[in-house]
Amino acid sequence: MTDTSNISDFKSLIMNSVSRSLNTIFLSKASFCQTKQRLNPLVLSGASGAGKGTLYGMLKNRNPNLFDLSVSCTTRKPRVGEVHGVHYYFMNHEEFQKEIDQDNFAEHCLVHGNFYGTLQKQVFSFMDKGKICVLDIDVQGAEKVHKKFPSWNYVFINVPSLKILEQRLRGRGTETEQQIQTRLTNALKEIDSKNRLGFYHEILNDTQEQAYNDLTAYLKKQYPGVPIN
Ligand SMILES: Nc1ncnc2c1ncn2[C@@H]1O[C@H](COP(=O)(O)OP(=O)(O)OP(=O)(O)O)[C@@H](O)[C@H]1O
Repeated sequence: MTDTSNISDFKSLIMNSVSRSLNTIFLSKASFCQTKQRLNPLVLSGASGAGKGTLYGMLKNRNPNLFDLSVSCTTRKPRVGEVHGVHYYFMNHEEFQKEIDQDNFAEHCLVHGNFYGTLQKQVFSFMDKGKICVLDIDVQGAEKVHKKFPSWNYVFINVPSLKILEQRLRGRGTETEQQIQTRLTNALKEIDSKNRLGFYHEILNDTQEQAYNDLTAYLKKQYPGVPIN
């Protein structure tokens, strides 16, 4: 009798201690998850040369642990110096098609025979880490993303004039004359589409510091309680 009762005491001691340990694990996991706030991604659009990369660079420099740029997938071949996972995720057509079939892209498009797209799981993995994922995509791409995720934040970087855009493109020195002309024509289309869609918050990139201040003022409203420098 005494033996059996000792065994049962021992069993309940073990069970209580296991249950306490499990509670501690679950509770600490729950409080850990609560501290990781999921922040909506930021979609940046604007004409080529409007300053998206410049403003993202400033955000990243001043808030290195908060912002991260989403890396797109593409079926085009890597150019010299391009690194898989840094510049793009390079895929073959079959791999890309499989992701399309499984509805895994936030947006994707076909340009000159090559696919480009943003994988949802990549964006979600940044969100799980408490980061603001930045998508640098054109207005057509943003329109598709907006259909799926209307609560994300959409910012259009605009320029004071086409003349200034042209000066900036020329100053950057990365485009041929033909490419500059194509970008200027496309800029008008981007601005037209942005006006038609109406879901963008617009930032005028006149001087860099003023544009940065306007952008962060908007972001502070969209992400209350998140320190943004
Ligand atoms: N406020 C500004 N005043 C003057 N020059 C600027 C300003 N903002 C950006 N620039 C310059 O304009 C050029 C284009 O900017 P940037 O490369 O950031 O454009 P982008 O929108 O990222 O273009 P793309 O879509 O082609 O990558 C760069 O040389 C950049 O240094």
